[in-house]
Amino acid sequence: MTTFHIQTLNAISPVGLQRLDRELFDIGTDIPEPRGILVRSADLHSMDVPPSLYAVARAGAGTNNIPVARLAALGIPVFNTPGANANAVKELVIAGMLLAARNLYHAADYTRDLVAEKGLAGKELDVQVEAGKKQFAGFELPGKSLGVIGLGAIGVLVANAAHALGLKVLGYDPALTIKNAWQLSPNVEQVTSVEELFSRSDMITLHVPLVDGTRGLVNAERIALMPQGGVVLNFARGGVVDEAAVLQALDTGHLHAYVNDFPSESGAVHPRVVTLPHLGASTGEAEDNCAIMAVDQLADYLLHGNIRNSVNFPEVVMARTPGTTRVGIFNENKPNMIGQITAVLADAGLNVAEFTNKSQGDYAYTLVDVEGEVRDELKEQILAIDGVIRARKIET
Ligand SMILES: NC(=O)C1=CN([C@@H]2O[C@H](COP(=O)(O)OP(=O)(O)OC[C@H]3O[C@@H](n4cnc5c(N)ncnc54)[C@H](O)[C@@H]3O)[C@@H](O)[C@H]2O)C=CC1
Ligand SMILES: O=C(O)C(=O)COP(=O)(O)O
Repeated sequence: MTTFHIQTLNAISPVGLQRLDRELFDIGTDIPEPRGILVRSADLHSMDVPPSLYAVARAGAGTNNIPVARLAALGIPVFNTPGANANAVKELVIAGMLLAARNLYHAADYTRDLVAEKGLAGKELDVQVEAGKKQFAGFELPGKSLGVIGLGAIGVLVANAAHALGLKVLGYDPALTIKNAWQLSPNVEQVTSVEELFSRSDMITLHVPLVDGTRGLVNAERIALMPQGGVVLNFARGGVVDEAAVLQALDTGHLHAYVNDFPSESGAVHPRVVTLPHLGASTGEAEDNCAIMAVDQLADYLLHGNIRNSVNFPEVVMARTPGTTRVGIFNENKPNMIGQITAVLADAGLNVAEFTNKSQGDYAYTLVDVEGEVRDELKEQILAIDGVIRARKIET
């Protein structure tokens, strides 16, 4: 029986790892020739892709740490776990809004200083507390407007929760899915331009992936559209924000606060910035949920060739046909690929019991269950077809 070697490049919750049958999988940080990689935020861009590698599973949402396009060209699916950590991020965003609205971070610092640095106690402490508190007077959320950019798994939860807290919520997502639209409160107003969102929002929160189209999405021109005293919340990725523009707007007082999850040298020390150490998904619950989903998707792919929640290949899931052998094939998305693949199977005397082919962008993936003996040379014959990238006889 085949043993699949799984390399973990970050701490993956044991609740997920224990789902891997140790008769079929061995798991470790230092595994040579891995078939699968389990990762969170480790940067894989400079990784030499091992020829043994079949798939990468990201226990989390963002895949900007993974060379997704390079792996697609090698026929290596990258999975992520949409929604599995969304509640954790939503809760931190709500906390971030309150941190900013009530100046909590600086207020707590002030109190600590009175005791730890100034050595005050008793009546003296009381006097300074009452004298100093006015500088931290804040604002309440009801009646304020929140603009949510990206209404995916996280953005929808944030929008709905913010509405429940009494905020006027505006949302912007040019590619809103039907599934997410169903989850979105009808009280969230959808706007059709990002500029309109900025000009009508006291606070802006970002829930988009970091890709070319979202890099620097929050820039000086758009910040200038916001009402005076605005707040920007960034729990998406540092690169979505032009941080120099945000810091300048904080210095002039146009922005009141910037709350974010992505430390930088200049941002982390700015007095109007609250920076957390990438804590969005760091709850026990989210870590378990992400690990379970990532592990299950990776195992289903290695054992059965099924692709669920891949960011670089289409969803292809097919029930196993008893008494058949399964073959998985990646190819370029161009005419006559299916014809050539089925012709090779026919020439080899193999009867097709079940067949699925789906394409997405430049690539396509085929799963086929065949009756008859699949000899080793079949793989070579399929690989010899112009445009086929990878082929695998799925042994289990
Ligand atoms: N701070 C943290 O620890 C965490 C950060 N994240 C970040 O949050 C991002 C979003 O996560 P999910 O909501 O789970 O992903 P998702 O894929 O469910 O949602 C992303 C949404 O953004 C939309 N979008 C893409 N480009 C856009 C644009 N230019 N303008 C407006 N909308 C746009 C998409 O249509 C999609 O609906 C992740 O990609 C990751 O970078 C996610 C989890 C934890
Ligand atoms: O899921 C995401 O996109 C995150 O940013 C969470 O990252 P982490 O798994 O906590 O390293």
